[in-house]
Amino acid sequence: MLKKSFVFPKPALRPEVQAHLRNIFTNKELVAAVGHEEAESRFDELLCHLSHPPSFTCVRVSTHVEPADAIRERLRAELRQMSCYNGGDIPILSHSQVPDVLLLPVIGPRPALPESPEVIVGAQCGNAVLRGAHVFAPGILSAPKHMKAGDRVSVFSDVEGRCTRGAKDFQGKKVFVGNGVAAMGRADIFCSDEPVRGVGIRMVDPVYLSPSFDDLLPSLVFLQNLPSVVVSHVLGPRPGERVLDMCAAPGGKTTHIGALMKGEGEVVALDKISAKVERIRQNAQILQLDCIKAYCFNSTQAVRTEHAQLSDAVADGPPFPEESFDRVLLDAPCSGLGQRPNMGCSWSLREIRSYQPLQRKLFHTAVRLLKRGGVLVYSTCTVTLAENEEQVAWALDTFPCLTLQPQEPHIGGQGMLGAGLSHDQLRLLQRFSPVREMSGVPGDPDLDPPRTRRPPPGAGPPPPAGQHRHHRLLHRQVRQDLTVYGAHLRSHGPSCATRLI
Ligand SMILES: C[S@@+](CC[C@H](N)C(=O)[O-])C[C@H]1O[C@@H](n2cnc3c(N)ncnc32)[C@H](O)[C@@H]1O
Repeated sequence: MLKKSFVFPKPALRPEVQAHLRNIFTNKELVAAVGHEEAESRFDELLCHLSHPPSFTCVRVSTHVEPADAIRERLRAELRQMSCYNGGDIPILSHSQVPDVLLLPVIGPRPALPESPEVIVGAQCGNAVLRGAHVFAPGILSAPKHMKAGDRVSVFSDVEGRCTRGAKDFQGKKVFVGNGVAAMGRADIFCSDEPVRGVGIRMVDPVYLSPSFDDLLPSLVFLQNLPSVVVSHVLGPRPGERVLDMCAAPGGKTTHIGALMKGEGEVVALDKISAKVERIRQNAQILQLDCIKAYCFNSTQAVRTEHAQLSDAVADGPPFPEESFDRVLLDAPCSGLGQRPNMGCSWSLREIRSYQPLQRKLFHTAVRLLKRGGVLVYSTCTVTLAENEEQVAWALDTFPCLTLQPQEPHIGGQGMLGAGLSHDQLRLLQRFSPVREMSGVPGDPDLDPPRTRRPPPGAGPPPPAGQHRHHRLLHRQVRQDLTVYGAHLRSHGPSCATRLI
């Protein structure tokens, strides 16, 4: 195995987008705290990390169905049978603060070398391959003229989105993601009258090796990044409660919330795209959670008005009266710039900036639907201040009844300087970053010496000296290697008429 290093180029971004991001990460407040050079170098490091996959694959296990240890053993047996591991065992790690996840180290970068012929896949498909997937036929853009099932091929990702579907070759910017064996011929992929489905290339020699979770113990394991799992824990749903997930598809967090409630109570899941709502229903069924009710609905209009009451079409469904829910999750649509790996994004600056107003509209609805004393969690999977810390500052200003509360568990870093939040407020936010501490706020718990660290609530007796260090290192590595995730705001508070606009 090669020494772990950056092997892919930084993500291809439009110049104005790259400049915008650089301005965010070298903002005045941050530079005053850490210095210009340090801020610049952290930003460059962040870009390098973004084009690479995380070092761990994280799966959430269905502890409402079976104990985590039993699921781990079943997973171990399945992985042993995968040809890519040659019958060997790969470690399956637990996380001491998040009991319902298992972590599998990603092996790579491996010394795989491109051979010919070449197959070009879309950037999203290429990203999925780097996280362990095989190539599904709809993701294939270009294949050699005479490619037939059984041929060995090299797979490249079209990082700038320039390759036309059906091309026989491609000279644009491409990144090698591994070698595989064609499961279909070129004609099956491009000349079929029916929409093409199924695996097109089975990866046998990927640059990054992690298991394909396609159809692997579907009712017991759910592929989900650690920060996403943390979100539902922070929301803290309890059996019997009524919880709203406002932007829910495909239902990763919805199903987690249902599992944490042990299937007792009601989880209402909304999404505005009907095909995606079907995915929520399928996932709820696979994970055996019938407390989930999914509706296709625009969440900005989810509060019942006089007019809506008259024309209300769905019994018990949206729109809902004010103060209907004990807890509300706003996992907002966002610019998604924290997803890893991400080798390129063709979005304009205007598109990236378009999310803040939509998130604010959704936030207004969230607050109105929350019961007095209820809990609201706001999360994104992007890195901008505008969609994270600035939203928190705006929300605290706009809704005086909301207060920031500590998060449990808190395993990410703190919020980032630049939105005018105090250090105490930033410490209450959770920003996951693969780079050394991004916040510029002193006192990051991960950087404190072990003896000054407060044990997490509920932690058992301290481990023996050597083990302690080992756990800390694992923690730190896991935290830093994961997908960059935005700030999470947990808000408590009585709802009150004055906050309505
Ligand atoms: C970040 S994704 C949600 C991921 C999901 N929470 C999970 O964990 O699986 C954001 C979702 O918001 C949906 N969305 C965007 N605007 C919306 C709106 N106005 N109302 C409801 N859903 C919306 C998108 O269709 C998308 O599925």
